Amino acid sequence: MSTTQDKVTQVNQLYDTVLILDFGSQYSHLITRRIRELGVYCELLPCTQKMADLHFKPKGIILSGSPYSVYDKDAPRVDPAVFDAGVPILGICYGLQEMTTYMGGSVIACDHREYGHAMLSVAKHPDHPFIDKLFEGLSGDIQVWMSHGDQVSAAAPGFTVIANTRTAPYAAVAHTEKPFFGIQFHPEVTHTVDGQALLKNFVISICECATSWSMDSFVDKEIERIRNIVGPTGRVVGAVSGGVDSSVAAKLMHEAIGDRFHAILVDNGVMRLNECENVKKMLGEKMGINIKVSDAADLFLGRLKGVTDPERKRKIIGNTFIEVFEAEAALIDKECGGNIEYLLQGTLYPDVIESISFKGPSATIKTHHNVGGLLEDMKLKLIEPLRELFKDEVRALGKILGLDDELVWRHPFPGPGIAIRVLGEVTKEQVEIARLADNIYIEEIKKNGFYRQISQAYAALLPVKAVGVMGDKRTYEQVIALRAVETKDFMTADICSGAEWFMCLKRISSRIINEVKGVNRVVYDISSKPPATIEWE
Ligand SMILES: Nc1ncnc2c1ncn2[C@@H]1O[C@H](COP(=O)(O)OP(=O)(O)OP(=O)(O)O)[C@@H](O)[C@H]1O
Ligand SMILES: O=c1[nH]c(=O)c2[nH+]cn([C@@H]3O[C@H](COP(=O)(O)O)[C@@H](O)[C@H]3O)c2[nH]1
Ligand SMILES: NC(=O)CC[C@H](N)C(=O)O
Ligand SMILES: [Mg+2]
Repeated sequence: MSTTQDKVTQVNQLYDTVLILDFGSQYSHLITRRIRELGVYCELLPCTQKMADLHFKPKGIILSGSPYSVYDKDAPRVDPAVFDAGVPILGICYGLQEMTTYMGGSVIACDHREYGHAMLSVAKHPDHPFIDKLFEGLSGDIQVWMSHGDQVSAAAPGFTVIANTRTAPYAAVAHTEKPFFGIQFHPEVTHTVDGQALLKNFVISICECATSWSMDSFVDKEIERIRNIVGPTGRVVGAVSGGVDSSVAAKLMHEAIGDRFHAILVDNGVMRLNECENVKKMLGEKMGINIKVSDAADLFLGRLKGVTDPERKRKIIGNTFIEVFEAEAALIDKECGGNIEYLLQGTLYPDVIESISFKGPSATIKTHHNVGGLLEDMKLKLIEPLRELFKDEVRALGKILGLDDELVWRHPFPGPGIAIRVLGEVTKEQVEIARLADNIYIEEIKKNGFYRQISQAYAALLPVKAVGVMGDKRTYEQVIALRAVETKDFMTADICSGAEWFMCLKRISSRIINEVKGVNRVVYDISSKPPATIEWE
C-alpha cells in the first residue's frame, strides 16, 4: 500500500541512514536498536529489497544473520547491486557467509555448532590502516558471542583476515581495496562485550554517519513533514485512548496543524476510574487538543451482555469501537464541510517490523491495528508519525513535547480495557468492582514509588466466590487477582517480587478488602509469561 508519505520527504532522506537488510535472524531488530542508540538513524528492510527500488541512498549497509545456511536450496540471496552501491558493507554471521559466497570464497558446515562465548584475537594491518578501523580502540583478546553452525573455509579474493578465534580462522575479514567487512560473531547482543564499540566504529568512523538522530531534531523535522503532507487546509481525525502512543502522536499532530486535528476518545464503559474525564482534561484543557469524548458505554455493555468467551468479548469491542469511531468521524467531517482527508494512527516501528517478513512483503502481513478496518470504507489516508520509532523513543519524544511525566510513563492499557479483566460476564456492577480495586492498587503503587519500575500492573476480578470473616460475620464474596510484571517488550515477562513489594501488596490487599464492596480476598498472580500471558483473557 502506498501512503501519502511517498509524496513527501521521508525520514531516511533527512538523516544519514544505515540500511540493515534482514535475512531473518532473531537479532536483526537489535542491530537497529544499537545503531539508533549511537544517534544514527537506520532502517531494517527485508533482504528481498532491491537497491534499484530504494528511495534513499544509505551511508552504509549491514547484512544480518539468518537461520538459513548459504548452501540451502532456498537460502535468501543478497541483491548483487548492494556491492555496487559504493558504500561500506558489514556482514554479520550469515551476512559474512553470504558476502563470502557471492564474492567467490567458500563456506562449509562446522564439525560442531558454536553457540556462546569465544575469545577473539585481532590482527593489525599497518599497510591497510582503513581495515583496522573496525577494531579501532579494541585491543588484546575480545570476548565475543557466536551462534553458528557454518563458517568461512576460504576467504573471497581480495579479502584478508582481521581477527580469528581458536576454532574460526575467518572470524572477521575485510577487503583490502573496498570498504567491505564481515564478522562471524554478533556485535548486537550484549554478550559481545565491545559490540557497541565495534558498531560505532563501523557506522561513524567507516560509514562517516553524522550522529544527528535524536528526538530533539526529530520533532521539528516531523512537524514540518506533517504540514507538507496535510497541506494548508487538510484535516485529520484520530482515535486517542490516553495511552502514551496515541497521546504523543496527537500532540505532534496538534503542534503541526492545531485545531485542524480532531481527536476522538471512545468511552466504551470499560475504561478505568475517571479515565475519560482525566484524558479529556489532560489532552483537551492542558494540551489544547481538539478532543471529543463519545459516550458509548451503554452500547458496549449492552452488546457484551451474556458474553463470557474472551475472544468474543474482544471482537465485539473491536467492531463496536470501529462503528462508533466511524460515526463520530463522519459527524466531524460533516461539520467541517467534508474536509477530512487523513486518519492519524500511533503505529510504532515494532509493529512495522513484525509486519514485514525477511522473505519479502508478500510472505506475512499482520493486521496489527484495531482501527485498520476503517480504511476501506472511509477512504481516509493514513498518517503515522511514530512509524519509525521504538517505544522508548516515543517516550523521549513525549518528554520533549512537554507531556506530563504521568502520561509519558503510563503503563500500557489494552483497548478492550476492563472487559478482559472481569473474567466471565461483563456487567456494570462487575466492572465497577474491578475498577475500584484497580484504582486503589495503582494509587498505592504510585504512592510507594513502585510505578516506574513496574512495566504493567492491574487488578482483575475473578468469577468465583470465597468464604471470609469480617466483623465476626461470615462473608461469601468475590476474589481480586493483582498482576504486576516487569518486561522490556511485553513478549516475555517476569512477575515483580521482593520483600518491600510484598509488604506493599499486603497493605493493598487490606485496603481493597476494606474499601471495595463485594471482595473478601486478594491473590497475587505469580505466573510469568510464557506460559501465562500478561492479561488474564
Ligand atoms: N477508548 C479508546 N478511544 C479511542 N481510541 C482508542 C481507545 N482505545 C484504544 N484506542 C486506539 O487504539 C490504539 C491502540 O491502543 P494501544 O493501547 O495499543 O495504544 P495506546 O493506548 O496509544 O498506548 P499504550 O500502548 O501505551 O496503551 C490507540 O493508539 C488508539 O488509537
Ligand atoms: O491495545 C491492546 N489491545 C488488545 O486487545 C490487547 N491485548 C493485550 N494487550 C496488551 O498487550 C501486552 C501483552 O499482553 P498479553 O501478554 O496478555 O498478550 C500487554 O501490555 C497487554 O495489556 C492489548 N493491547
Ligand atoms: N546466526 C547466523 O547468522 C547463522 C548463520 C548460519 N545459519 C550458520 O549456522 O552459520
Ligand atoms: Mg492503550
